[in-house]
Amino acid sequence: MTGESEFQVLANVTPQENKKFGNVMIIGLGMIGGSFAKALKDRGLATLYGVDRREGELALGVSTGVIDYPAELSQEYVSKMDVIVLATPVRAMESVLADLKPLLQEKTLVTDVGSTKGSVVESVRRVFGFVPANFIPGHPIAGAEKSGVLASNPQLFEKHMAIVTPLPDSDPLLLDRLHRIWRAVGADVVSMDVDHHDHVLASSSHLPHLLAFTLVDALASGERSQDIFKFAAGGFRDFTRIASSDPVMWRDVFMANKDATLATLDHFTDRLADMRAAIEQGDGASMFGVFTRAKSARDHFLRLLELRTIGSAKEVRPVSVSVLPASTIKGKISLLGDKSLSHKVITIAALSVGVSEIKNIDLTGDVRITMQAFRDMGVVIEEASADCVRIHGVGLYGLKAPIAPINVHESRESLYLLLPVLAGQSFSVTVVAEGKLLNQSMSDLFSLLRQMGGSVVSELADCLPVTLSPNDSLNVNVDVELKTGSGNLLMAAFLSAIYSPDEGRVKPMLPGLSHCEVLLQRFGQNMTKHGDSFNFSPGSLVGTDIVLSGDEYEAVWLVLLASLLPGSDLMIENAGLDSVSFDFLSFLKSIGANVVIPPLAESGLYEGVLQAGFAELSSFVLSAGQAYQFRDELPLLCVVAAYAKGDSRVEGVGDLPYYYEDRVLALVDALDSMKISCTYEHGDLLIKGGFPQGGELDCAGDDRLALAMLGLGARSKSITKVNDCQKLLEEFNELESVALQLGFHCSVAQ
Ligand SMILES: NC(=O)c1ccc[n+]([C@@H]2O[C@H](COP(=O)([O-])OP(=O)(O)OC[C@H]3O[C@@H](n4cnc5c(N)ncnc54)[C@H](O)[C@@H]3O)[C@@H](O)[C@H]2O)c1
Ligand SMILES: O=C(O)C(=O)CC1(C(=O)O)C=CC(O)C=C1
Repeated sequence: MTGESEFQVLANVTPQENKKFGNVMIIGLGMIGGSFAKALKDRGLATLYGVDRREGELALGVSTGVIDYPAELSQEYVSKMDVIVLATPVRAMESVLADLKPLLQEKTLVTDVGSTKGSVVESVRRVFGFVPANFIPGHPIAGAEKSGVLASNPQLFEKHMAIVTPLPDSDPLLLDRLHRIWRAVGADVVSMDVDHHDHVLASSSHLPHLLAFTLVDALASGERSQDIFKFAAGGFRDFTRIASSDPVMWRDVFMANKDATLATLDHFTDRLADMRAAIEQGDGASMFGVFTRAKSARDHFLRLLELRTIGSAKEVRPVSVSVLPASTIKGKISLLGDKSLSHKVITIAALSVGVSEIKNIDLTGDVRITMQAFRDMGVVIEEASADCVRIHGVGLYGLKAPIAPINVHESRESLYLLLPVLAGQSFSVTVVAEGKLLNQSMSDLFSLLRQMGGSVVSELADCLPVTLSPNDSLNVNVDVELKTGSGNLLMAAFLSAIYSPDEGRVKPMLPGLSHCEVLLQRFGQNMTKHGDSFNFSPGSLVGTDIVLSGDEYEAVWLVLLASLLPGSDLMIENAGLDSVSFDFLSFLKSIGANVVIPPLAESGLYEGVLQAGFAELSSFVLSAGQAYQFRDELPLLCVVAAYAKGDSRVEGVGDLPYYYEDRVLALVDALDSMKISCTYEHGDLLIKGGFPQGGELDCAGDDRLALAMLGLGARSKSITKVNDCQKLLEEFNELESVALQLGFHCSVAQ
């Protein structure tokens, strides 16, 4: 549509060319009005008319190319406008509206950019007696401490938000035009209710301005003011930049948004009083709590902001990883802790009494969601370094009600850990999610929570968002027999059993010891094994220091590479293997792999150095039971089969949950394209070993598939490129450095 006019060409007032948004009049040609005008004019989207009570501004507007023509509030101009934007200070808008009223046409979209919305709507009502359908309020969330037309910046709105606050009677076509015009100058448009807007902005914008103005004024009029300003450095400058903003505009804002500003000011004053008390009483712990929470909240906010401003382009950029054949891997490494373990240890440490220091923790990606949720509920988490945190646990029942719903975004891991913990607290809380976690039934998890006795209410049957509330019968013992081998559900069941008043019981579906039990025991959880079940007795978790072992799946993948590549000699120094990994590596040994598994430690895990070297592997038959046990490792087993001598067979793939079968099907395609004979019939998989060709493969964004495909290319006849590896690099972000250390030739390209 760019370049075509959506509106009629107007006589007299209209210049030569047609423009997409026709004739636009800005009333109040200052910094915001001027920026908006110039943004449209520079893009050739409209013919711009300016009105201002200061003629000088209009002359400057024309001479600096901000507007095309000066104008006035007369029939001649107003009747021919397609869009009119009110950009004066908010309290001046009422008189402008009164002047406009007799001149206005219904077809003209009238909007404003005022920082408050309730007061503007009230002004419209006072002038017109109602809010006309063509008046739709707006507010760009972008600005500066400058004012006047000379401060116009045509890029001001790019990658910023523009809030529109339509009313029930707003004309939908004009609302659509308002959205388009803001998008055209680079803004992201969001709709909001007027009252909500005023409360949110009172906190995010109005209160900070009030504090900055007041601070500067208080210091300037206080003792030693000369020296205070003389020696003020970055901190003072950063905090007070906005005290240079226009006094008229801000006087109007505070007069117009009185109630919401007072509410947020009262909340802030209470918190400031708490801080004063903490300083007076030398209460370092309270100060430390506020400061760490504030720092993490601001860091989190900056990351979100960065994502808004630069992230979108980066996010969609596909990443591929290529592997050169016939390399070898040699050397000693330590791997960063497992992500899933990192989520779990944060949860357990937060619920423990005392401080825990967790080293070798992976703090990237979704782990931050779990961390933020606990911080929102009062847990102090210090980030001592990029892979070390100190968590000041608050005990099983010590969390504080969060002020807003807990958002787990798209993290299933965070959800399964947080919900049972929240269901054990004495406050109500709502948990929301995003993207793929919405519209998915969570009945397995919700039925666990219901066993705990509180109420579990979701709008859509067993889907998120969900509200958990305690009730009188909260003291219920959890007794659950799991029907799936899901690690997330197992941990959720353990956590819910911990909140049992007398004794909780969980019977996992699979025998063997997992990291969940080991971690809980490390933190002093009172649990005993009876047959295949774990019984949990009441007690407290106790903070402890832990060094997390390296990611198991990455360790097993590296063992596979070493097994496939002649001349390899690999040593992983910080392995910590549970019984499934132990069984898997034992299985590899049984088909000829040259692996030394670390010994069984007191913890129940196989801890220490894991070694592997090259060996020719033989073909194998995997029963349906083994296929279920090794369901996570199946993609790696397909790679083993592709290189093994002879025919391998995996039974019962068709009986696995669909996502495991899907991974195998994706590998069947990959094997096919790499000229390895492979058939999948009646749920069983047959693979004839050989030497795969190289090629271009697609892992469909699945990190485990990506690793398997890179394994497939490790010794293939030519280069193998695996596409869609963004998730892989998120989960295994030290892939390139590990490969470099071990001499494995793989490279990442965007
Ligand atoms: N400054 C910001 O960062 C920012 C950000 C978003 C929204 N806003 C809102 O935008 C509006 C304009 O702010 P600004 O920063 O551009 O201020 P500004 O002082 O730069 O511009 C306001 C202009 O309005 C003119 N004006 C005042 N009364 C008038 C009247 N009765 N008739 C015609 N013109 C009149 C002034 O002469 C001035 O040129 C305000 O409502 C403000 O709340 C400001
Ligand atoms: O960046 C600044 O200087 C601003 O003050 C911009 C700011 C804000 O507080 O964020 C100011 C007022 C608004 O209505 C919208 C944006």
